[in-house]
Amino acid sequence: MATPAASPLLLPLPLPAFTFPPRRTVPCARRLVLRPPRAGRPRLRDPPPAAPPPAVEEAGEEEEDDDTLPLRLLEPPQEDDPFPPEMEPADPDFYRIGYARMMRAYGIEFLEGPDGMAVYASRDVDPLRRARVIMEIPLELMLTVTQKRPWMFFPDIIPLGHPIFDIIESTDPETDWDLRLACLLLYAFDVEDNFWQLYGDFLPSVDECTSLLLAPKDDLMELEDQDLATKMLKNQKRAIDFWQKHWHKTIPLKLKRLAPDHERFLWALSIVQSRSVNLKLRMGAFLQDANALVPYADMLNHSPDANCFLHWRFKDRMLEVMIKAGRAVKKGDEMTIDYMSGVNSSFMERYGFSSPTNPWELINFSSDAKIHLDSFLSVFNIAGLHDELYHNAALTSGENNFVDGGVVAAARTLPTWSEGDVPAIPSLERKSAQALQEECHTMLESFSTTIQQDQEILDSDGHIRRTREIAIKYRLHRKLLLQKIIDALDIYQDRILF
Ligand SMILES: C[S@@+](CC[C@H](N)C(=O)[O-])C[C@H]1O[C@@H](n2cnc3c(N)ncnc32)[C@H](O)[C@@H]1O
Repeated sequence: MATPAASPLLLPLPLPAFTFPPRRTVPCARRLVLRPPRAGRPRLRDPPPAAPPPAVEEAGEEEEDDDTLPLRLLEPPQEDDPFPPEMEPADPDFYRIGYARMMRAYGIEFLEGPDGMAVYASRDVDPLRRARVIMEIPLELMLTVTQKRPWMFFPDIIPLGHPIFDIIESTDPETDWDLRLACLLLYAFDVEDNFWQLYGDFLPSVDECTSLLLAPKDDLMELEDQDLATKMLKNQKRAIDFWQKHWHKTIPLKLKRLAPDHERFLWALSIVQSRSVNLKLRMGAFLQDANALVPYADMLNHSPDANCFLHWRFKDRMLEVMIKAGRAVKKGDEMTIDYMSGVNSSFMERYGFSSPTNPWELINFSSDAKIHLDSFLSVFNIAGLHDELYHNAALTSGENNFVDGGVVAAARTLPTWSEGDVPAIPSLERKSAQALQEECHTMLESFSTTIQQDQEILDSDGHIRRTREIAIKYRLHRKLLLQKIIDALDIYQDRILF
């Protein structure tokens, strides 16, 4: 179906709704097969028994995806070819239009880890000069909504006249991308044989989801961050108001069953916010920003030092997950991408996690004390400009792993000075370092619990709600960073003379 506002995104021909034609086996492609759901959250691992180890492809090659071509194009012409020699086969791209494809994965496994489902290397990968593909996900498996008018979504699964269409249409494409994608996701779950009906079994349930959209007020208070708690209460209210406005009592059953209660809508919104990516899609002559839920790639966890990145292949509308050039990967390593460079509260707001070693975390110091930036950096063998600071581990001899993202965050967030070649005066530097340590201690004391008490709560055997756990971890991570800064300033004072 096609209405002016809901025409199929990108594809000139309508796709069959996820009917996958029989494909020839590609020896290097290892396919992941969705298993029927088991009790609890199922795992995605399913290595086909007879598949030889996949050869990792090099990125950037626009190789023929011969898997999608009809056999005729791949075979030498036959003697009794009925076509006269002046006739030429059509461009291979012709056959790709609207072809329903599956995802492919190379040299990876999907496993349940400490941070939920995650992607791990199933073999060693030597560092290469070019990036390597580990996953390919075709557009037709994604749920996608464009950000600008005339807005479009893909796949075009909503029948003309369905009330969910009007609900999506009533939102602002530029600001309400998450509400719109949540509606599309809920609708996709309800469409028989839709890919997302199966994939939904592998998404975190309400109890497993870390999003603070699902946190009761008591859990938000555990954050001990009034700004973040207020923001999350506002975000919850926005979602509940939206649900109440559109899922009122007298709506037709086909709409009501998509989100019978507001918790279901909050869950769908949590999934969308914590798992979608921004894509730039080519729409005829111009580029369109779109938000997309990309299955399988959404199992990648975040790391500020990620070994992988996402790449959109315009030509055949395929999202690739690639290992960065020059990165060695060992079997069992987690494959990660960098979601964004942000402070812990931003990660909490959208994804529901924080880290004590987030190199972008900020502490607001009010003291006038400042330490000498270059001296501090050289004590810890940190180099680079403010936005690209990195630890040169090769210069650090026999010295445990003290320098981590927390020390990089300290270098960014501590008040510092630097005036050309003017050297630091050790006695003044020590005084400043001590003043800053004092302030860290004061901030630590302002929390209602200590580091040890938080750790005891998290280690206790009793069942702890997921959102309470991540709220306690958030305040703990802030305290651990403050402690790390205190320790780093101790080391700085010891070494400033040498
Ligand atoms: C895109 S999903 C990644 C797959 C997810 N682990 C799962 O179980 O399906 C994002 C979610 O993964 C978790 N996550 C990702 N990176 C993380 C990290 N570095 N630390 C803790 N949790 C993380 C958070 O729950 C986040 O909302």
